[in-house]
Amino acid sequence: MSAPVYDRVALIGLGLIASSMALAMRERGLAGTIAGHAKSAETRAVALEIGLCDAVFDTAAAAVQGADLVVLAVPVGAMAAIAEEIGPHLKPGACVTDVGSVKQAVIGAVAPHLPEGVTFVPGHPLAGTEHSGPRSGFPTLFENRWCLLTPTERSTPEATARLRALWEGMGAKVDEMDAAHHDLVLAVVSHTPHLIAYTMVGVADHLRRVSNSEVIQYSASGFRDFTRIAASDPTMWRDVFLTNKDAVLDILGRFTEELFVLQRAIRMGDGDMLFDYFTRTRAIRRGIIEAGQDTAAPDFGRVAVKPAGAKG
Ligand SMILES: NC(=O)c1ccc[n+]([C@@H]2O[C@H](COP(=O)([O-])OP(=O)(O)OC[C@H]3O[C@@H](n4cnc5c(N)ncnc54)[C@H](O)[C@@H]3O)[C@@H](O)[C@H]2O)c1
Ligand SMILES: O=C(O)C(=O)C[C@]1(C(=O)O)C=C[C@@H](O)C=C1
Repeated sequence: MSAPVYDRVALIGLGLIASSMALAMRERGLAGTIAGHAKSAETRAVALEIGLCDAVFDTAAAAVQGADLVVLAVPVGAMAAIAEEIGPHLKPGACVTDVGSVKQAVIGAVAPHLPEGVTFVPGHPLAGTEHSGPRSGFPTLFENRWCLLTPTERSTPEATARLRALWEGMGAKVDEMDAAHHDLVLAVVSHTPHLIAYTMVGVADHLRRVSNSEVIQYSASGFRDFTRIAASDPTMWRDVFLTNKDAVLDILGRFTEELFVLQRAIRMGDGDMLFDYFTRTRAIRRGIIEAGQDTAAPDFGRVAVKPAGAKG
């Protein structure tokens, strides 16, 4: 058991990420008390029943009263309305953070609503599953996974260090980066891959000559991985694509160009090209495993992409 990092934590949204945080904080003694709010009465009842929170509240404004740390764990598109609601009720000196998958849009949505004297340290744990809701959490979700913090001018070094201690206490490895770079990196390693998985499962669904039962029966493990990813929460992912539009469209453009190159090689029977290409991609996977990163994010320093709009 560690000493609590915060006396009172308020979790707004009680789904996969918040419930995993609640369980991890409880197991490791990182929070004195945990208050919670979710918009559905059923979710609030489950959170109390399974002991995620010490108290649940019908409104976010009530949940944040007296909290030292407020964690916004709702879909990215819901952050602005929540921030507007809680702003006037935050304790002076409190820290607000979030776990949203996109950072620039969340900063733009939340920061304007926070009063003077309240710090804001945006965050994003690179850990999740295709499941959602208060029963889907587990206390080891963040172990040995990255959590990225993207401090803003509303973050103080003390508030950032304290939040880092909380994530490290939950077993995560913490890194800090600029929000725009975060959004570009995540477009490469998470957002565009999800879109490709959604598309591939959609293609299978549309292919009338291959029945749904065949898709289910003969799913090889590669396609099965796609169906797992494509089962992720529709609200969460709609919001990710709408709010990280520029970076996703940049990476998607590069992806389609690359796909045409491979398509042409197949059409032309260019086996050497395909072999060389697959040899390079295999080396990338092996590099990730050798670096001990197979359960976590790639080395961000090696992401060879340029910001949206840059040449090349
Ligand atoms: N699922 C993942 O793999 C993953 C990983 C890292 C970060 N995230 C991010 O974490 C956040 C939460 O994702 P999750 O997977 O825990 O989602 P989830 O669907 O499991 O939970 C979301 C919770 O927010 C509540 N909610 C939704 N709109 C609300 C509103 N307007 N007011 C109050 N409560 C509201 C829901 O009732 C639910 O309790 C998202 O921003 C997501 O981008 C998700
Ligand atoms: O493992 C999964 O199911 C996930 O999709 C988790 C995943 C990811 O892409 O790695 C999804 C979204 C997040 O914002 C962070 C993590």
